[in-house]
Amino acid sequence: MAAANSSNGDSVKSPKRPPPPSPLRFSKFYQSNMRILITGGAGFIGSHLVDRLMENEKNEVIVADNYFTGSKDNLKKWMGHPRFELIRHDVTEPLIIEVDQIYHLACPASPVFYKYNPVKTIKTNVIGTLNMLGLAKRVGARILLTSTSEVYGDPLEHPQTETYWGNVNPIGVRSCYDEGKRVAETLMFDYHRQHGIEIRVARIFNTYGPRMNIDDGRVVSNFLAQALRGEPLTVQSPGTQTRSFCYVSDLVDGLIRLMGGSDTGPINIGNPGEFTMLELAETVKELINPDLEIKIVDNTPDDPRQRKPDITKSKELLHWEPKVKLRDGLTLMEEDFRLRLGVVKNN
Ligand SMILES: NC(=O)c1ccc[n+]([C@@H]2O[C@H](COP(=O)([O-])OP(=O)(O)OC[C@H]3O[C@@H](n4cnc5c(N)ncnc54)[C@H](O)[C@@H]3O)[C@@H](O)[C@H]2O)c1
Ligand SMILES: O=c1ccn([C@@H]2O[C@H](COP(=O)(O)OP(=O)(O)O[C@H]3OC[C@@H](O)[C@H](O)[C@H]3O)[C@@H](O)[C@H]2O)c(=O)[nH]1
Repeated sequence: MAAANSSNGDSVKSPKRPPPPSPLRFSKFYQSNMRILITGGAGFIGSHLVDRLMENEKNEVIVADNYFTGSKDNLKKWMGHPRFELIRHDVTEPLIIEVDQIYHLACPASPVFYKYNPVKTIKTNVIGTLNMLGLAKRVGARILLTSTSEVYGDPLEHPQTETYWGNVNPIGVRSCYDEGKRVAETLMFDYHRQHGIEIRVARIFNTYGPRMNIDDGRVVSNFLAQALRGEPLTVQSPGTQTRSFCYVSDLVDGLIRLMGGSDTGPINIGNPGEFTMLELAETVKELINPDLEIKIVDNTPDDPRQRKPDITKSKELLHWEPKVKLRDGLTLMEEDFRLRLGVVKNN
């Protein structure tokens, strides 16, 4: 074995060389330029992001998820793929791993689920984001946070621009999520200013599409599942509250552009098409079954009365705008829900 000189001039044995890597390392799958971590990658948006990132043969994708609202089923097509890895991990615990980019999505997103265990939700947002920022700092990775339009609370400015500071109840039942995301944004910018971490912050507006949990509790999945089961569509009162719905493929495209671009954000990613919940129910009825009943039910506290993104910034900086119209997106989602619910379409 070759000898080397130590700093004091003594001759020392050089350490044993590591064994050569497996020949597979030189197959096209292993020549990754980018190793990407997706926290929450077993969830609805995360699994679509995995699909898109895996299309690039230069990417290696690692998902860390605790399966609270996500499922291995969403990732089954990638199981065993040499460029893909799935780790059962809770982001409230530190993660030691070497990666180039982090898409930090881990957090329940449906109000039903985030309110189920609010303390866990805020821990996920605060401690989880701190842990992922610590990881980004240790390995020099760029990190993207999926923040939310909920940081604008019940907005008094309409449509919402990124400069609007919001109208959020700090002690309400939604606060674990919206205040949690606001702290997560603060942490991102403090790590950026104090430690020079490369950050990207996306403020995502209501997103829908295939693979949403059937009983997720969010309005689009609720209405579709109810319509296919022949049940009344439950519009929470008054029904005149508005949302703007973005199809998941558009959203994922926006996230990848944001990660690849040079702007830190925060940047709104959403579809400016705005609908009342009654209009959404009527659209679902028309598409699936015009005989369905619409039932007005009680709402939950602090439900935002209006929401619509101003996407001037994403158009200018990311050259991004959504392409899929609500009716087309609902039809694509209907196919997936029919398959999963086992409800055949009668022509
Ligand atoms: N879908 C939307 O309309 C929307 C809008 C705004 C923001 N977002 C954000 O996008 C992200 C993804 O949302 P989604 O709609 O895919 O929701 P989702 O519930 O389908 O996915 C969230 C994923 O995070 C995982 N997770 C939750 N807590 C975790 C923890 N402590 N450790 C590890 N994994 C954990 C879940 O198991 C799940 O796989 C969330 O951060 C959400 O706040 C979503
Ligand atoms: O069955 C239902 C469910 C919900 N709704 C209404 O539909 C609207 C949207 O509710 P959702 O539960 O889908 O989602 P919200 O807009 O309240 O929150 C969402 O906002 C953006 C993201 O961060 C999250 O995915 C989620 O918190 C609300 O006004 C709600 O009252 C119904 O009318 N009927």
